[in-house]
Amino acid sequence: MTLSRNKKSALRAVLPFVFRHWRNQPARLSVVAGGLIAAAAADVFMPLFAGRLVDSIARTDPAAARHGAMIAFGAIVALGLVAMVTRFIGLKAIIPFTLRIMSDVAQNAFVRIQRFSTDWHANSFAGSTVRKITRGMWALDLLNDTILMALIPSLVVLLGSTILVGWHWPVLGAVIALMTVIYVGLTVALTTNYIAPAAQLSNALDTKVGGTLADALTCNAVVKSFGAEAREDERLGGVLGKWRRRATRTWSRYTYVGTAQHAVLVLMSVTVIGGVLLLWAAGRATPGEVAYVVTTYFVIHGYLGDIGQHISHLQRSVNDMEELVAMHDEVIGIADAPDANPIKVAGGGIVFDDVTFHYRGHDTPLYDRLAVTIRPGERVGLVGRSGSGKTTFVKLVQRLYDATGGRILIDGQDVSKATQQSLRSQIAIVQQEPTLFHRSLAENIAYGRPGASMAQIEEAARLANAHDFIMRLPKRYETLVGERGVKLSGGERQRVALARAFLADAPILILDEATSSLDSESEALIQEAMDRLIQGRTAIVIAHRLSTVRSLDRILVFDRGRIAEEGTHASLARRPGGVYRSLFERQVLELDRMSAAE
Ligand SMILES: Nc1ncnc2c1ncn2[C@@H]1O[C@H](COP(=O)(O)OP(=O)(O)OP(=O)(O)O)[C@@H](O)[C@H]1O
Repeated sequence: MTLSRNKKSALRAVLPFVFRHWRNQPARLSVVAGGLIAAAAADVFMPLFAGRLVDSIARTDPAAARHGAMIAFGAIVALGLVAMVTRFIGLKAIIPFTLRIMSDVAQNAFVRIQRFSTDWHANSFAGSTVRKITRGMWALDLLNDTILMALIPSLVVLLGSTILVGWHWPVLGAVIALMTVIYVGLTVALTTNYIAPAAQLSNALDTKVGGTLADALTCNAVVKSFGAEAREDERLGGVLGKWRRRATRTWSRYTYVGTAQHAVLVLMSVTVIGGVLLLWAAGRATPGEVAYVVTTYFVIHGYLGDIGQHISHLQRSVNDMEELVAMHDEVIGIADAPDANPIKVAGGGIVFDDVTFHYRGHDTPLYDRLAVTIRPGERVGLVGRSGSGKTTFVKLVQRLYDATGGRILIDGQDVSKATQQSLRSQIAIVQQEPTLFHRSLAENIAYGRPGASMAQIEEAARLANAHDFIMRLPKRYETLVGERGVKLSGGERQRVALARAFLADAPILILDEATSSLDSESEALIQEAMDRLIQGRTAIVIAHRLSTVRSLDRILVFDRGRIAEEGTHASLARRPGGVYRSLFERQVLELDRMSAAE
C-alpha cells in the first residue's frame, strides 16, 4: 500500500516511470515541447512591444509616431501569430503522444496483474484494482498536460521575463525574481507538505469506496439471499461518510493555500508596479516602459496564478498514479524460472516428492513432507473433510502456489522449472463453481482451444451433455451468459465447463465436483459427461459425494493436510474405524433418512 510512502518517494517513483514512457516517442516529444516553448517565448516579448507602442504614440512628431506605432503593432500581431501556430502544432502532437502512453500504461498494468499470483488475487479486490488502473491512466493525462502544457511554458515565461526586465532595470528584475521564488517556494512547500498528505488519505478512501461497491455488487446473489441490502447500504454509507470527512479536509486545504498564494501576488503587484512608478518619478522610465513592466507583471501574474494549480495538478496526478506505479514494482509472485522450458506431458504421472506447503499467515504448514504418486492414466479421488487440503493439492499441481519444500513432478519434470503457460495448457480443470466470461457460449467453450471450429465446439458440447440445453436458448451458441455466467443454472454452467475441458483435451484432468444440490437429472447428465471425460487421462477428482469416487482407481483420504488412508472404495469402506468408512456411513445414513422422508 502506498500510504507509508512519503511524497518525495512518490515523486521519485512516478516521474521516472512517466519519463521512461516519454523516451519511447522522442520525435513526438520534440514537436510537443518545441511548439509549446516557442509559443511561451512569444508571450515574453509581447509586453516589450506593448511598451514600444505606448512610447511611439506619445511622440510629438505625428509621422514618426505613426511609423513607430505600426512597427510595434506589426510585431505584436506577428508574435500572436507565431504563438498561435506553434501552440497549435504542440497541442496537436500531444494528443497521440499522451494517448499512446495512456494505452501502454493500461496494457502493461493488465499484462502484469494477470500474471500476479493466485495469492495476490485472493488478497486484492478486483474493483479496487480496476480503479487503480483507470485512475492512473487519467492521472497520466493530467500529468503530461501539466508538465508539457503548463509547467515548462511557465518556466520559460518566468525566466524570460525576469531576464528581459533585469536587462533594463537590474533591481526590478531582482525583485521579480525574488517574488517569483517566494511564490513558487510557498506553493511547492504547501502543496507537498500540507495538501498532499491529506489528498493521499482521501485517495485511499476513494479506492476503498470502489472496493466496497465492487464487493457488494459481486456478491449480490448472497446479499439478496440474506435480504441484507440495508446492511450493505449502511456499510457503504459508513465508508462514504469517512471519505467525505477526508475529502472536506483536503478540499479546504486547497482553499487555504489558494488564498495564501493570492496574498503573495498582491504583494508582488505592490513591489513591481510600485517600483516602476518610482523609476518613472525619478525620470528613469518612460510611460511606455511603465506600460511594458505593468504588462509584464500581468503576464507573470497569469502564469504564476496558474502555477499553484499546476503544482496541485502535478501533486494530484502523482498521487493518483502512485498505486499504479507501485503495482509495476510488485513482484509477480509465481514467475517462470529464467531457464524455464515448456513441459512435455505424455502419460501425465504426478509425484509429490516430500512436499511441504505453508500458507502465508498460517502458524503451521498445511502439508509436511507429503508424498504421493499418481501413475500415468490413473484416476484418483480426493476426499476428506472441508479444509483438509484437497483443493490446495490441485492448486500445487497447477503451480498456482510454490511448494515451500520438496518437489512436484509431472512425468518426471519439476513443475517449478517449467513455463507456467505450458504446464497449465496440459491440465484441464472443471471448477466447483465454474466461472464463465460474459461472452458467447461458443467463445466460453472454445476458451481452452482458441480457433476451434464450430463443429468441434458442438462436438465438445454434445460430449458434455450441454448441446441440447444450448440449442433451446434463444441465440443458441451465440447466447451471452451474463457476468460470471449468472444467466445459466449451476448445472448448465458445469456442463459448459465440462465442454470446455473436452475441447481442451489435456492429458491431465482436475474435476472439482459441484456441491451445489443439482436435481437428479442434471446430476446424472453431469456424472455421465464426467465419466466420459475421464477416459484415457490422468484424473484427479475432488469429491464431496462418495458415489462419485466409487468407480475410481484409488481414493486418497485427506485429514488436516495428511493422507490418512488410501485405497479403492471397497477396501476403504471395509476398514474398521477408518475415516473414509465413517464418511461413507454418514452419507449412506443421510440417503436412508432422505428416502424414508420421501
Ligand atoms: N489462499 C489461502 N490463503 C490462506 N489459507 C488458505 C487459502 N486457501 C485455503 N487456505 C486454508 O488451507 C486449508 C486447506 O484448504 P483447502 O481449500 O485445500 O481445503 P479443502 O479440503 O479443499 O476444503 P473444501 O472441501 O472445503 O473445499 C484450510 O484451512 C484453508 O482455510
